[in-house]
Amino acid sequence: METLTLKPIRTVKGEVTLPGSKSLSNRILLLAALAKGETTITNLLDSDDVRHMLTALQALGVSYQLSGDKRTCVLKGLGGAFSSAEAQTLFLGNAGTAVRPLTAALAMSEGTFTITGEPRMYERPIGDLIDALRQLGADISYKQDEGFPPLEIQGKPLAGGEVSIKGNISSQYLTALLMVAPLFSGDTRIRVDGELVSKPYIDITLDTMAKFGVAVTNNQYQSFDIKGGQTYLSPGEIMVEGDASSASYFLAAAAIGKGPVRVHGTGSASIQGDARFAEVLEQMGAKVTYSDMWIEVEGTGKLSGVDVDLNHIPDAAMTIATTALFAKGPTRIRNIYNWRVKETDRLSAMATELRKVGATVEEGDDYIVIEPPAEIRSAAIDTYNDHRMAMCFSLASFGAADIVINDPKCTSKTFPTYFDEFARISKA
Ligand SMILES: O=C(O)C1=C[C@@H](OP(=O)(O)O)[C@@H](O)[C@H](O)C1
Ligand SMILES: C=C(OP(=O)(O)O)C(=O)O
Repeated sequence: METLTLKPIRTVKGEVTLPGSKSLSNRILLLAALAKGETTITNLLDSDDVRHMLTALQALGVSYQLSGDKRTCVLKGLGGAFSSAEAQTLFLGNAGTAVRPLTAALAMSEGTFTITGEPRMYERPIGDLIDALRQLGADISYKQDEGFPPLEIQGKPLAGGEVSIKGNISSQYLTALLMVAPLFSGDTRIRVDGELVSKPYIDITLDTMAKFGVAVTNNQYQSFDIKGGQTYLSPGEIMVEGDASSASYFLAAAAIGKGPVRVHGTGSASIQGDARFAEVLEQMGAKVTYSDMWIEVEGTGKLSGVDVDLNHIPDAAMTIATTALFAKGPTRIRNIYNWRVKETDRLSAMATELRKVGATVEEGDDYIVIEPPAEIRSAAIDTYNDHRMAMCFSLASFGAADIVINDPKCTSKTFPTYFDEFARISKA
């Protein structure tokens, strides 16, 4: 296994141009494929999750041209659902933003489709989405375990109607249903059954749909009304915002290690919920400045532990867990049950690895409490094939000890060049 040794660093300073948002890249690619007209997508993310979406779209008959740096994509839309005379097997890695929306899109496309992925994807639930699609008449079966991929889909046009969907495990199920509902022949009312987690991701979905010409009536996130028989229309050109989750590591580094660090590509005008991550750093004691499309953080030398509900920013919330190593007093992060069903069981992984560097950690069913150690201990950090575990633990190198990151290349899921960027702004 490859490892990366991070030598102790004292400060970070500089500017970072963020790679494109994973959430926006995969939504825009799918809607551009379903839309009428040609779309030029700029600042597309070049990473594993986006590559899986691109490869799947190509197999489904969508033609596009990628620039040499893979960050510009000119894509010819189909002007409606997919259709495939031959049975297709699509391998989608561990990309939730590809598996969930494509499952919904293929359920209402003509053809026979099999969705496969990495072993971890077969442990990540999808039953709530399948239950909702079946209410609408979709024909989907589980090839292994009930409620999990791999899936077999006998696609066919769907008529829409009334449907309820659970939102307490992942917002991606609702996102998937919302994105395909305009293509149903009739109108659809989606009712959210119980709690809805990760709510800001629904705003990303609705905003992206609006950019492709489709309006949804949002009844306070409890139900959504979508007119049937619509066609998405290409906006012509569309730029992907910088990834606000990826920004969190640099901003937290500035809060710990003085800074200032300015990230470009996300800011107060951003549609991504994770742009609000900096508010938590501010609450911990850092100084934060925003423009529409950049965020700058400066450390004040005083970080305090916080007690926060971070259900709205589950990905960036992980960055608070390692920032907490450098705060005074304990940090409690609450309402994060779904960390357990992401790239790994992140509550368990985070607790285990934080203890290795000396923290005292309480792992609850849906929360974590981190008491910082007097001194960070040198450790080899296991990353569980989870890009965010690797990126979060780069922050542990602000202690006085070497930190070894096992399998650092797992950042390729969303940020292949992360450790180069982190080294570029770091000073011993
Ligand atoms: O819709 C999206 O783009 C995402 C939604 C979130 O998932 P959940 O809704 O499962 O929390 C987030 O963790 C994931 O990285 C991306
Ligand atoms: C949960 C994540 O990914 P996915 O889109 O696969 O759910 C993530 O990027 O942290």
